[in-house]
Parts: sequence; C-alpha cells; structure tokens
Amino acid sequence: MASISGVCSPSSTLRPRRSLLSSKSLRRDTISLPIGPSVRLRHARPPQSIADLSRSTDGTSAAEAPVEKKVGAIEKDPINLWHRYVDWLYQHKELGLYVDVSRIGFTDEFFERMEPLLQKAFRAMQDLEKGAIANPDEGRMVGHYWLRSPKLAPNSFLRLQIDKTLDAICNFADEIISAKIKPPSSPAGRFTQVLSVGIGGSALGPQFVAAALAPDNPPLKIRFIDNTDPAGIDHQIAQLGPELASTLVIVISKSGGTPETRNGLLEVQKAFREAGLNFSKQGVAITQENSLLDNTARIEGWLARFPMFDWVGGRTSEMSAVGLLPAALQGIDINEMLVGASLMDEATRTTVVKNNPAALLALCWYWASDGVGSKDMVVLPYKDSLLLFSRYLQQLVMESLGKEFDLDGNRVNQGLTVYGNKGSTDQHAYIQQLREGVHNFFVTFIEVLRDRPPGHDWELEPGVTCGDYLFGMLQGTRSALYANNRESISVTVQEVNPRSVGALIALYERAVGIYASLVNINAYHQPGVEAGKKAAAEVLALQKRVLAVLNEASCKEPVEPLTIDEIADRCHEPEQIEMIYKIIAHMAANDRALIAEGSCGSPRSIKVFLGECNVDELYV
Ligand SMILES: O=P(O)(O)OC[C@H]1O[C@H](O)[C@H](O)[C@@H](O)[C@@H]1O
Repeated sequence: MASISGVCSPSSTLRPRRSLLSSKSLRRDTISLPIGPSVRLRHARPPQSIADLSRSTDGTSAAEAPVEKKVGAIEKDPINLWHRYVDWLYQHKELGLYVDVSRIGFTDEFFERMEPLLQKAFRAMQDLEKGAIANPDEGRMVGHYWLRSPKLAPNSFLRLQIDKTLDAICNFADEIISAKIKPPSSPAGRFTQVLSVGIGGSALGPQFVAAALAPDNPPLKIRFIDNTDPAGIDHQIAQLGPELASTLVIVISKSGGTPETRNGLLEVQKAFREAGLNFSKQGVAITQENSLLDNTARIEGWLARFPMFDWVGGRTSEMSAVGLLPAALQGIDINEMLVGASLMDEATRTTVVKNNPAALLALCWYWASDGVGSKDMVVLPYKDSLLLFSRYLQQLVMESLGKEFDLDGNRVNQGLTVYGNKGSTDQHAYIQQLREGVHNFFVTFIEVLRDRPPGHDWELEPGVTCGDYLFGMLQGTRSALYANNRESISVTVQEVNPRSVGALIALYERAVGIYASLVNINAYHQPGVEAGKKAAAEVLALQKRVLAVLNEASCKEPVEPLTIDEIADRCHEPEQIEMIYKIIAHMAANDRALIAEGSCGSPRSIKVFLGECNVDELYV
C-alpha cells in the first residue's frame, strides 16, 4: 500500500526555505533600449469612453493616428532584442522560473507612467494581505495568500483554521490511501477511485492539477462530474462500473447550493442506491460551514467534511481543501505545491516592478490590451500535462476582470479574454490565423525546459530528440509571430512538478490582483454570473407552470390540445412565448409524456397535450 509520507507532511513543516537570492541580488543592471521615435505613449489609466480610446495621448484622433500603432514599438534588430531580453528577463532562482517580457513592445515612457499605478496596486495588495475588505461589494476579506503562509493570516483564529484543515486533509488522505478507512462493500478492500462533483472554481483547479501532476499510477484515480449534463454524468458513472463500490465521492461547493453540483450529487446518490451501496460511507463534502451541502452531509452522516472559508473565492481555492484533498488522494505532494505558491507569493510582494513577475505580467497585459481588454490572451503551454492551464486561467482571469463597473461605479466593461490549448498541437489548428489573420491577441508561451525524466531520452535523428522538436516549435512560433508584430510573453519553468505548478497558480493569482488594481475594478466578486443563474431558475419555474397548464387541459374530457400561443396565454406569460416553445420542444425530445402534434419547423402549427394527466399533480 502506498504511504502518504512525502506526499503531505504536517503543516508545521510548511516553511519554504528562504530564497538564496536576496531581492537586492535579483536586481539587474539596466541597459536602456533604443526604441523607435514613432512610439506613442499608452494611456496610464483605462480610457473611460470610446472617445477617450480613439484619442491618442498627443491629442490626435484615431483617424489621424496610424492604424497599426504598435509597429514603432516592435524592436526588430536582433542585438537590440537580445539586450531587451537580458535587461527585462525575470528569474526566480529557487523556483527555476523565468518570465520574459521582451517580446511585448512597451516603452520606457510607458513603464515610467505605470509606475505610480503599480505602486498603488502594491499598496492595495498589502492591505488585502493584512485582511482589508478587498471585496467591498460582498464585504469580504480575500485570503487565499494566507493558505500557503498561515502566519500571515490577520488573526490567530484564521491561522488555526488553516493549520487544522491542512492537518485534517493530510490525515484523511493518509488513512484513505493506506486503507485504514475502507469502503464498506468493495472487494478491493480499499478506495481506488475519486469522483469529484463540483463546477467552476470547485472543479477547474483540481482538474488542472490532476492533469498536470497525477502520477501514471496514482493511489486513487480521479474523474470529474462538472456539469448538469445527464449524458456526461451517466458516462462518468458507467466508466466507474463495479468500481463505484470503491469510489470516494467528493462533493465540492463553496456555497453548497450550486444547482449543477446538487444535481450531480443526486444522480450519483441514485447510482449508489441502484447498486445497493451506502453513499454516506463513501461521501465527502468540501463546503462552507452550515451550507445546505454541509448540513446534508452532517445529517446523512457522510464519511468526512472539510471546510471552505468565506474569505477564499472559488477561483482562488486550489490551495484550500478544494484543491489539496483531491491532489493528496492522487499522491501529489501538496506540501510542495504550497511551498511553490508561498515562494512565488514572497517574490510577488516586492514593490520593485522589474523584480516582480506578477507586476510584469500585469504591465504587459495592460500594454498589450490597452488596459481595456482590446486584445485577447492566448495561452500556449508547450507541454501536454499543462493542457488545462488555459481553461483554469480562463475562470481566474475572466471572472475576476470581466466587470461592468469599476470601483467608483463608472461603467467600464472591463475584461481580458483568455483561450488556448497547447503547442505544438495548436500549430496545426489556429496558429495560421494568429500569424497572419486578425491581430486581436497576444500570446503567453509556457515553456517547460525538462522534456522527460532523466535517463529516458534518445535521439530520434542524429543530434535531435523528440523534445528538441517541441522546443523548436515553440521558439519558431514565437519568432514567426514576432516577425509579424504579434507580441508574446514567455513563462519558463524547469519541469512540471508540484512546486512549479503551485508557483504558476500563485503567479497568475497575483497578476490578476495587480491588474485589477491598475484598471480599478473589484476582482473578487462575480455579479454577472448571478444574472444567468437567476434566468435559468426562471426558465425552470416557467416549465412548471407550462406543465400545470397542460395538465389541466389534458385532464379535460375530451383532452384539449393547446397551441403555443394558448399555453403562453394561460401561463399569463405572452412575452415568454419563444421560451415556452423551447421548453415544449425540449420536453418532447425527452419522452416526457408530452405529445406535440404538428411540425417542429413551424412552431405556430404545434398542438400539445400530455399523454397522461394527473388530477392530483401539483407542478407549481
Ligand atoms: O463552489 P460553488 O459555490 O459551487 O460555486 C461554483 C462556481 O459557481 C459560480 O458560478 C461562480 O461564478 C464561480 O466563481 C464558482 O466557482
């Protein structure tokens, strides 16, 4: 039986070694770069209006300005570029992590102009880390940085909560892996699978980390239900087959009331009942204390419950129980993930912009997207195991930055679009457009220096390995894009391991926080998501009314088939007629005892009644 030692050690050992490199020695000599005279200064604040956007800083309007404003900023001389590369290269020696911003064409003037805004962002970040209400709309502290440095938590109660939870995660994972805790009726005599049920921030981190770090033969294999798609859920359960008996089901929801997650849980519980298994002996909840999920788990006597803290947002929860428990169960060294994140946190606290990799990223995002998200960020990891990084970043960046209003209540419609899969695979898909097509993006390359574990490499042609090809493809794409004025950032790590993954997560969490300050928005709420949820609930409420109306008409003697107009009328929802048609079409496609006569192609011709009426049925 695999032991957990080395995977997860007690929280008291979570003390990252001090960087060998002091912040002073991280400082590089400055080589000033010759930048073309035609360079224009960028806005040092996000433009508030289209008029503002269309005016360049020298007072000329967009119509007078050159269409391709950046051409002047793109340095093409190879020796100057090399100087720029050396001058701006950020290196974290202990983490073996580099950030290269040389292929983003920001100017010295822009840098100087951003400096005060960045200093303001650093101060905001310091306040946040000290426990300020950094999420004013929700009146919440923002404490994900404390998870990897509990000593920084603003009070001893929070510190204790973090330490206690980490210890509990380690002990539980240890007992599951070592089969001290067994499933009640599995021939395997131990848990072999994890089924994680959760969505958004309660899924994306664990999915990314599993893909990046799970060993080939983990102590427990993981699979995910992250949607309310019945076919997707059936597929996951079918894939488990008889192993359902040895599956640990972890239900993750900060709020404990997310409908998709609740549905996933109900579907899994049904599968357990049908297999004659006792769900409560195999169920684990990760949620806020006293949430609906927490109460359900407590009342039903589930195997274990772990807390989600009010001051940790879903999209920054990877280093909480949300990410750490699934990781530990797969034999991933969660202590190393925390150390990597903590080291990166330390590095990104410096107020020297050039030495702060998160500030450099935020600066580049601002430059490349004009501080208004005018260009998309394409994230291209050249490593299969990092495939899900862009999907993870999509939520972290877009849910944090995509906001209608700034902190002063001005309508700004901010954001930064993120997409990407992996290189070199994408080279055979959409890189064509990046190189030559619409110029609406900048790229972030994620480079991993170590191709494969030592001792496994071989030359598939004289002097060249398979990994050399991957390297060549990355460098070639970077050069080819740059030659066509397409800007890029490169983030390099030595290898994909728990420490570097922890560091990457921390790097982007901080970059998002800093960028949010630069553009003056609240990065820690998501008011827009509520609108979709509310509308979805209204659709389901309308469906119940439609059913009630149909039931009444179908109970008549003779049955009274109704047109869509009549149903809308009787629901007192004439304006919802299109939605009512969609509800009918969806139910008809799913054998819901509903008979629709007429042609689906001409909605007005349809007449609907229920195959069975139920005089006692209450749909509303
Ligand atoms: O963890 P939960 O409360 O179930 O929330 C899951 C997700 O739901 C929402 O839609 C939020 O926008 C996300 O930020 C969150 O991660």
